[in-house]
Amino acid sequence: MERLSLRALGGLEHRPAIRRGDAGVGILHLGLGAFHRAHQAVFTEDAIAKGGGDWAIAAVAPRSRAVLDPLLEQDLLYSVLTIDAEGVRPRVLGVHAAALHAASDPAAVEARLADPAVRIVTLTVTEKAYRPGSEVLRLLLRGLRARGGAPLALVSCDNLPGNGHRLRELVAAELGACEGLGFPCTMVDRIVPASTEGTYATAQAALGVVDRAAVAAEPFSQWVIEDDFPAGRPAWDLAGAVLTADVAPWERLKLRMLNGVHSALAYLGALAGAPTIDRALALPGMRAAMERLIRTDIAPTLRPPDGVSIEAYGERVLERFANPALRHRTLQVAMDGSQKLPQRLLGTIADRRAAGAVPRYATLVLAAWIRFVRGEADDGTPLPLEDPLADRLRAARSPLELDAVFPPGFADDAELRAALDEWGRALDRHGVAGTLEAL
Ligand SMILES: NC(=O)c1ccc[n+]([C@@H]2O[C@H](COP(=O)([O-])OP(=O)(O)OC[C@H]3O[C@@H](n4cnc5c(N)ncnc54)[C@H](O)[C@@H]3O)[C@@H](O)[C@H]2O)c1
Ligand SMILES: O=P(O)(O)OC[C@@H](O)[C@@H](O)[C@H](O)[C@H](O)CO
Repeated sequence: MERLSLRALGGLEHRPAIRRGDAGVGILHLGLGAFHRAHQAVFTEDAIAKGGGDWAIAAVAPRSRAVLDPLLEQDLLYSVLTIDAEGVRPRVLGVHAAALHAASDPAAVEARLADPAVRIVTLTVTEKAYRPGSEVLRLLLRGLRARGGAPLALVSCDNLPGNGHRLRELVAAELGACEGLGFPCTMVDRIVPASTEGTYATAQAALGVVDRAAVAAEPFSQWVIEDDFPAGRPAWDLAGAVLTADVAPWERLKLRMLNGVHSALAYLGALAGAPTIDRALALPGMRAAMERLIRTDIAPTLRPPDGVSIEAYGERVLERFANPALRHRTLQVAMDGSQKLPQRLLGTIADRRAAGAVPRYATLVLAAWIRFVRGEADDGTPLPLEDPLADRLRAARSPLELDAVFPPGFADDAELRAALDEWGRALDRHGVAGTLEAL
């Protein structure tokens, strides 16, 4: 069957809203993963279609060529498949105007970063890349040095609290003053699992052509952005993004509620042998446990953004996780726990402890992660530990002693340790299934 191209698409039905050449490059994106293709790329294509401007994207694959090569073979076209129980809605995107490979040609990336036509850099490079000396940071700094002060916004779209502040700290530590640079914080939200052969087969059935760069995603999509763009921005607001002066309440709501419950389902589900998030949520007793986690532990730590009901948000989160078409693997969500749990779970526990409470369900999730780190599911199946701190986690007498992960005070908190020990014993004796049943 033919490969995806404008010609192969034929008629108008699946043609992208904009095409290569319609707009000049204004955005350099670092991290050509699944999420970028189904989130920022969609908002940007819609913004250009509605508001115009030279905001096409040059995307950079930092390491692997797994997405880059198929994209280059498809004239930078790919599809986003919006999937749920109702079916599949394909959309072909054409907003990328260039694609680069940083590992083999860093000079090309640096040249783009130095080009004043590039006025925004967006990043989806995973939580673990935000540390001094990381390769993506070094690349960024080399480009910024070569740029010589032309205004630019650097927009982190990773699931980190204060992602813009974090990026600014890392850049400022090397460059000193950040004159002319904006670091807007963002809250990004759309569930986009890693693509599989099944994704490509679905794309082929929906489009009638082969697309080896397709991604599947849920219908929900949200982007809340601080409006701090020294050299302008696409009309993302016309594409449905919320531009605001303060992202913090949105970000905390999303990281603690959506991502916190996602991680809870990932660890409890993986231990119980559930391969995907929807299957984890369907385990007997799991939904009730997640509802209590949301209501009694997470919600009291949140200040909702104007006009948002925390209760309705929580219900929506569980509805989204129940999407049977996403097949988001529990082990994918479970990876890099040491980088994710601080913002997803440990902040909730710390806030509840400061208020004098022992958050029962959040503590169960932490106990599940500690058990997950040991590397064995309830039925004895080995569980992989993909985590940059894997060796330290496995070598530690208690993971609570890792101060790179836990806030000060956790290791000495006798009440917290007692609650964790109790859950640990329950999980050892009864597994996740029995523990949930007894709740
Ligand atoms: N997928 C989602 O549902 C989703 C939703 C919201 C936010 N996010 C954010 O986007 C990030 C990426 O998600 P994804 O689904 O695109 O993952 P992915 O695995 O498809 O892509 C990750 C990208 O980051 C790059 N990368 C990985 N480790 C890196 C490192 N140490 N230094 C530099 N680059 C590195 C990879 O090369 C790849 O381009 C997540 O970590 C999260 O912060 C994802
Ligand atoms: O992408 P990660 O690995 O940081 O986390 C896995 C998921 O929890 C996450 O990607 C969610 O799907 C996403 O944050 C939803 O917006």
